[in-house]
Amino acid sequence: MTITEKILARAAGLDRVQPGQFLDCKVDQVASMDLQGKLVFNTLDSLGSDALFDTGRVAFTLDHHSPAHSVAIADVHAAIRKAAKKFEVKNLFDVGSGIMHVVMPERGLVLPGELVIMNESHTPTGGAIGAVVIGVGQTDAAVAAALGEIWLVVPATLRINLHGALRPGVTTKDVALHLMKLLGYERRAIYRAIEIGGPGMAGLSMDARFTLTNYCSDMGAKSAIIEADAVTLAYVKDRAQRPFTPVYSDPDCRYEDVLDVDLGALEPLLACPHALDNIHSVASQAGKAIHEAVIGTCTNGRFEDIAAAASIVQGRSVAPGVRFIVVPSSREVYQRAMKAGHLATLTDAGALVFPPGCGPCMGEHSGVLGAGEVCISSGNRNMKGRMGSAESFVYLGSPETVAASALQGVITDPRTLQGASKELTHAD
Ligand SMILES: CC(C)[C@H](C(=O)O)[C@@H](O)C(=O)O
Ligand code: SF4
Repeated sequence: MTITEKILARAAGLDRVQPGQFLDCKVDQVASMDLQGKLVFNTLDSLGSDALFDTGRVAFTLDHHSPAHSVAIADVHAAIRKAAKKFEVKNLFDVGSGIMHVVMPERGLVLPGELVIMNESHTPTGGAIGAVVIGVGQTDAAVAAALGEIWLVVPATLRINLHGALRPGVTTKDVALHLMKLLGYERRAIYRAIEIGGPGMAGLSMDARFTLTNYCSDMGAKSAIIEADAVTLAYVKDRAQRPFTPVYSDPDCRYEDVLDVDLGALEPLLACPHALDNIHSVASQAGKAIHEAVIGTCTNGRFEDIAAAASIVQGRSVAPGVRFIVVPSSREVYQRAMKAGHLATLTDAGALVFPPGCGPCMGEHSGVLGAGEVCISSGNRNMKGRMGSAESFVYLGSPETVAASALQGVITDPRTLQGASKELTHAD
């Protein structure tokens, strides 16, 4: 069996499972957030459920609209706080804590070998820990929160082998964009478990790995997973909230599909308006004027992303007429970036640093785009109107590409910035 099949078999109490099989699984953790969280509590009420299966294993984050930007949202947050108290939720990550997909692994609530259910589409992100982490709607999330169980169909596994090493100025965001181009939006990866590994994985940090798994959801995958190795175990060592057992694919397991990627052959890429799989090289788009540049989101708002942006910005200024918005993805990320001096470097250059959370990713606050405006973001979605006006344009790239573009006021390949080569440390 693959790692995904083994984790699901264990969760279902079976020795063997195979793709297509329906299972009733016991979950190790459930999480929901913001508006969805309120719907989970509403669903619990409508089911007549007045207790969680385990008050320590159902978490909530207030991240999408954080802090509240309207009376309606403030009321939603208040309702969640009240319900969390009633249900004795032990982990309510309130405004300022950060994005669910970043906070849950950081707080040791997603661990190798586990089955975790979360209530947002980018849930596969947590699979970088070596867990099966699956996104569901509020009804499934509510039932899982009440009963500690969920039904699932075992997905077939698509294996991606990474070879070689990234060149300076190229990051796992560029790998994710390359995979998006290969796999296509909602085609080859639909309802697949994407298992990413190979010799190229060893050189990648946890921050870099989370970017890879994050992107798999928008390829249509059910889950994404990276087997735990020394890098993973060092990350979870002082965070784990409970014992865990890492799981690995059997050497003779069956993959439905295998894809090989030569990391050394990749260049900085962009998803261009208005589709996630409209992928082009940054070089081919260079020179297009931008109005806003965003570093943040559950894709690329982690410490190394902010550090990479700061190292590019060092001593330079944001171009006139550009809003450069930086949104650390969690309080831990914010504090590390602050203590390392990166936030000072960025604000000295003219950047705005916002509180941890989703920021302007969904186009509702903290940098909404007007008609005709162009944004380059380190996020993961660029559909028409995603970040504001239906007449605005969103390009998605690596933090390095976003930072270089913010400085130049036009889309810029980070490798072309004067003196950039010694500063492009992200891929090291
Ligand atoms: C609000 C939420 C349901 C949504 C999602 O699940 O994708 C959001 O996080 C997004 O990125 O568009
Ligand atoms: S950062 Fe963006 S993509 Fe991620 S959970 Fe928040 S709104 Fe969704």
